[in-house]
Amino acid sequence: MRILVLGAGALGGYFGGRLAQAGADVTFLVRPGRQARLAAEGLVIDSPFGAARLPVRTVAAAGPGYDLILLTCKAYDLDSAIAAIRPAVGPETAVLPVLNGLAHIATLQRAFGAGRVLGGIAKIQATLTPEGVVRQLNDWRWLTFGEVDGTLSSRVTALAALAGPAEGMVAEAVPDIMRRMWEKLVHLGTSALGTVLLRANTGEIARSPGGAAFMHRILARNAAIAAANGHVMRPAFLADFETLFADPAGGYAASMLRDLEAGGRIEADHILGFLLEAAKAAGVPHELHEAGYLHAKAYEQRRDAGRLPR
Ligand SMILES: NC(=O)C1=CN([C@@H]2O[C@H](COP(=O)(O)OP(=O)(O)OC[C@H]3O[C@@H](n4cnc5c(N)ncnc54)[C@H](OP(=O)(O)O)[C@@H]3O)[C@@H](O)[C@H]2O)C=CC1
Ligand SMILES: CC(C)(CO)C(=O)C(=O)O
Repeated sequence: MRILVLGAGALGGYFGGRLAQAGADVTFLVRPGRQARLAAEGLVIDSPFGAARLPVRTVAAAGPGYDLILLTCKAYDLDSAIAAIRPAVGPETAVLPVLNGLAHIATLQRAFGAGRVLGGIAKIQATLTPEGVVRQLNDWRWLTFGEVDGTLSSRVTALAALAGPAEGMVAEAVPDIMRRMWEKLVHLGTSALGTVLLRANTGEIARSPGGAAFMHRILARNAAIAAANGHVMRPAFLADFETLFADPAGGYAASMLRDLEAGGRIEADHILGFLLEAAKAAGVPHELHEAGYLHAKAYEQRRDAGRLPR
């Protein structure tokens, strides 16, 4: 299976690197800055599952001949990523996005045809450091994917089998990826809305007066949005996250908070804007979503104007 990984940031670098390390045929489609660094230093991974410095194959422009494209850009780069991978998408090519959120699935289906687009989620906490190191922050290492129509096709089971021997990642092909993507959106949407709005991790929030109840209110509202879209959250899933958000010793934060604190771009529209509109459409009380989205958009204004604190 020839795999093209768009992006060698946190997720592309981590999962692509682990697949390459396991012997898979992996090429990274990257922009010139990242390409130069990868050529000079290799792909550097720092992880609880073992550090690595791997020589990797990169291209700055894609050509045909790939079976799978692992799409690992941020949502605000989706249009440029679609243009970049277009020459690599042939009749039999599958596109597997690992972006958070949901709206990109329809965008990719419009660009490449519904049959070429898989659903995917990554449960991992990772970041690309300013030094170009792909750093995995805890032991989360799951890449889960499947056909949007719920069939368990040979292409998704083949990818799971290929990734089987890879150290530090668990790849699973599933028949219910859209339900899981909603579940992930409830998880991430709660983490991102809470930790970005309050600019603190879950432990700091839980140790503050009313903090756990505040997070639980967001969780319940996001679950109500998912239910209105046909995806009722499992009680065990909600119980796990209620525990996580109430843990005073927790140190958990969404990648959106890390990006914001680093002064970077954030996926405000793709995650928080999407949930706000979905809350309105579902008739779910949305004042917390409104405040979170507004907070993120005001941050973007300040960032664009160069007025972030140094
Ligand atoms: N980080 C995490 O812990 C998690 C992230 N996610 C989700 O995964 C997605 C990716 O996040 P993450 O890996 O953190 O993001 P990063 O910013 O670390 O990596 C994205 C990479 O995509 C590259 N890229 C973007 N557009 C193009 C293009 N047109 N051509 C080539 N390369 C391109 C960027 O390259 P360049 O360096 O040139 O800008 C960048 O290195 C997001 O939707 C995020 O929400 C999901 C679970 C956990
Ligand atoms: C919620 C979490 C941590 C799960 O991987 C995530 O997707 C993110 O922070 O972007």
